[in-house]
Amino acid sequence: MESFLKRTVWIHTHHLSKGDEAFVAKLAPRWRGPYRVGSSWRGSRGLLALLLVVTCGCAAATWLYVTSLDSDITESLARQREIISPEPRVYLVPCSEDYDNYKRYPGCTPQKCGRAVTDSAVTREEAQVLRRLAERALALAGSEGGASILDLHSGALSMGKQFVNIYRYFGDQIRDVFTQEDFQLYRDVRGRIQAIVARTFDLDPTLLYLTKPTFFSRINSTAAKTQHDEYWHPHIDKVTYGSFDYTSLLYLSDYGSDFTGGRFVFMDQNANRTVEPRAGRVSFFSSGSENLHRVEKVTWGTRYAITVSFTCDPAHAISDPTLP
Ligand SMILES: O=C(O)CCC(=O)C(=O)O
Ligand SMILES: [Fe+2]
Repeated sequence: MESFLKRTVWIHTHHLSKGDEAFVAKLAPRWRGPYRVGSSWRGSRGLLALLLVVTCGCAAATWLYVTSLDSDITESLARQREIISPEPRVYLVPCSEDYDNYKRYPGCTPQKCGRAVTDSAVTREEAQVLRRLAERALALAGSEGGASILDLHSGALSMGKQFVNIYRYFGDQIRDVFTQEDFQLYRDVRGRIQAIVARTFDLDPTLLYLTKPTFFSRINSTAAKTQHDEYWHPHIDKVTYGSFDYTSLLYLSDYGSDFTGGRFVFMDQNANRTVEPRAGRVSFFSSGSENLHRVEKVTWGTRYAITVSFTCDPAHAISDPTLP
């Protein structure tokens, strides 16, 4: 009895008197049962440990499976934290047949297609100056929904559910918002982007022209009020805008710290390939269906960018904006 008690209920009974021990010994097995931790504990402990190992193993296997599946469908072409410099990171894809439906311009019409990203064409300081310009102009109006635009070429500025012409609407007051230096920077940056697009896709830079729409965008997580606010739909720029042959995007804010969501996504058949916006980052690509894309919905914060578009068709060329 003594040894039985010692083995089974020692923890609970080592303070028991002889009489108590006898009482415990007389307990019906069902009541004694729970006290028999000592003898069955070793067995249950083993079982528990086994269960734990199996559970952890299953969880790890599931996690590995899900992440491997995920990386199959989404991969990053450029993370916000990396600096792609001095050469652009180029990712070539075969050209679609879209360009066959348009007049061909040798030395410009895409023969080499794909995407590229560079952080060395525009500095972060320049991006900040351009972002402030966009902030000032869009503070004058802006869309009721989550996506506003400012087009310095046509003067279009989102206001409520529609657009106004910033130059007409604000007249001379616009000179309090923009300076000659702002416009000079915009032209400089556009020229640098054009040169890098031409170099990357083996084009004659003089045969590539700026086209419309070329505009600033400001996106936040406010719900869309009109179709103009629905920036997230997958699209092909050549189909949407016709004149585009090369699209470039200059980002003016940082994914992850200025906003969340809002990554650019190339929607390839076998994978989604994202570009994470970074202030000063230029992402550019041939505009046909080889580059079907979308922008993820912005979930928090404000995302600023400039869409700078190029055409090979001189009839669709536009000139740089000037301060009236
Ligand atoms: O802002 C972006 O990242 C992309 C915008 C876009 O797809 C477009 O302007 O056509
Ligand atoms: Fe687009």
